[in-house]
Amino acid sequence: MASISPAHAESRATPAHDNVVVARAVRKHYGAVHAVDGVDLEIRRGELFGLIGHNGAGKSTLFKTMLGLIPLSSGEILIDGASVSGSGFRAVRRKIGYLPENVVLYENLTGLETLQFFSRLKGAALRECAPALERVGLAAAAKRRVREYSKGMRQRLGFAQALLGKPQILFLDEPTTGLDPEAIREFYSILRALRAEGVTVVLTSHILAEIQERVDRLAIMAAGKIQALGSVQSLREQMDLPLWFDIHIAAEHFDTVRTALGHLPVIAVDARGDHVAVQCRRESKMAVLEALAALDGRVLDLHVREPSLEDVFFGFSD
Ligand SMILES: Nc1ncnc2c1ncn2[C@@H]1O[C@H](COP(=O)(O)OP(=O)(O)OP(=O)(O)O)[C@@H](O)[C@H]1O
Repeated sequence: MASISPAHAESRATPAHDNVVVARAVRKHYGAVHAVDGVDLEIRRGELFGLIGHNGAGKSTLFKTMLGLIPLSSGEILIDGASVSGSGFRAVRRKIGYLPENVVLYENLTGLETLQFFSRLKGAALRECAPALERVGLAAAAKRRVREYSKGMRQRLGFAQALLGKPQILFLDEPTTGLDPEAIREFYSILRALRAEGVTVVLTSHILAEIQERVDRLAIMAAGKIQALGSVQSLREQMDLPLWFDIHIAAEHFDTVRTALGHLPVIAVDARGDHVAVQCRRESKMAVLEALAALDGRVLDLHVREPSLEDVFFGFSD
C-alpha cells in the first residue's frame, strides 16, 4: 500500500473554530474487530465532505460515534466544539441532521405523515414538512403511503427527514442508494444549495465515480483507518499517478506523429485506428503538450485524462 500521512495531504491550515468536526485518535472496537482504529479527522464548516471506503471499512461506525449514538472505545470527538460524550452535546445534537444507512419507515404512513412523525420526534416545526418534501422532489407523492414508494422515493423521504429542523450539519450515510442517475444529480444539486446556505455536509459512499467530482474534500477509509485525506486533485498529485493524452491524428500524418511521440518522455503509447493514447508522468505533462502543439495541424484533437479516484483509491488501499 502506498502510505501517506493524512496530515501531509492538507495544504492549508484551518482555524480550530472553523472545524465543525474534530476527531482525535478515535477508536471503536467490538471485541477483536477494530471497526474504527485511530482516526484523526477535521471537517471544515460549510464544506461538502466525503468519506469513502469499501464495505466494512468503518464508515458507518465512525458516523455513529460522531453522532454520539455509540460510545467510543477511546479518543475524542468534538462537534461544533462540544464533546459527543459531554453534557453540552444535547444542544449541538439539535443542529445535526442524520440519514442512517437503512432508514426505518412506517409503511402505513403517507410521506407527509412520515415527516410529521419525525418532526414531532425532533421538535421541528410541522410547517417544515411540506417544503422538505418539495425540496426532495416528493411533493406529488406527499399523500401516498410509504408502502407504495419505490426504493429511490424512500431514500428521498429519508433525506427529507434529515433536513427537518434546518440542521447546520448533515451526516448522510450512503444517501444515494437506490437513486437513479437523474435523482443523484438532483440530490447533489440540493447538497450544493445547502452548502451555499452554510450547511456542513458529511456523506459516505463506496461509489467513487459518483462522488469524486462533487465533494470539496474526502477521506479514504480502509480497515478502520483514514488512509488519505484531501481534495481529489491533491490526492491525485500525492500519488503522482500518470496521465493519459488521447490524441486524434489526421490519417495522412499518422506515421509522422507516431514517430514524434516515440521521442517524448512517455511511459506508454497505445495506437488504435487514428487515435493514439499516450501515458506520461505528471512532470512530463507540459513537455508532451508542447511537443504536440508543435505538430500543429497533424493533431486533430486532444483530450487529457486524469487518473480516476478509483486509481487513487486503489493506490492507497491496496
Ligand atoms: N455492532 C457491531 N458489532 C460487531 N461488529 C460490528 C458492529 N458494527 C460494525 N461492526 C464491524 O465493524 C466493521 C466496520 O463496519 P461498518 O458498518 O462501520 O463499515 P462500513 O464502512 O460502514 O461498511 P458498509 O459500507 O458495508 O456499511 C465491520 O467489520 C463490521 O462487521
